[in-house]
Amino acid sequence: MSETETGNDGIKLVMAIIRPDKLADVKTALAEVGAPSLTVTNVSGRGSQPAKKGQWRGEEYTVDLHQKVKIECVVADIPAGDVVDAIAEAAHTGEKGDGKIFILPVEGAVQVRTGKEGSPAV
Ligand SMILES: Nc1ncnc2c1ncn2[C@@H]1O[C@H](COP(=O)(O)OP(=O)(O)O)[C@@H](O)[C@H]1O
Repeated sequence: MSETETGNDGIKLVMAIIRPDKLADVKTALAEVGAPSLTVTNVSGRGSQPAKKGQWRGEEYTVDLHQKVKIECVVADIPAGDVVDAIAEAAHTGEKGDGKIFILPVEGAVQVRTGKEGSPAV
């Protein structure tokens, strides 16, 4: 992904919603592009992936929220586009439900241990 598409400079938050079983591959891909630091949250979400139908004691039920993993990766020293490409490739199956990647500007970052401001230390 080019810098024109991700915004040219500054600190970026790359937030991705992916399939839980793709997390290991995505972590490896992020480390390979030089962005090993991340936050991972278990979430549920809805998009184009069809709802699951089931039965419980003779009653039909529908689950339209699917288990997903949210990855948050703040970067400044490497292009956000490289991070996006790494996630998109590692998380891809081609089926509905693969997920989404969002790129947001970040106004600042502070490292708690040192008090250092600016670029997020990796
Ligand atoms: N517009 C959106 N805003 C926030 N999260 C979204 C949005 N679209 C999709 N998602 C998240 O991404 C997950 C996968 O999206 P989905 O549309 O099912 O996959 P695909 O894009 O592969 O068809 C959803 O379950 C949801 O968690």
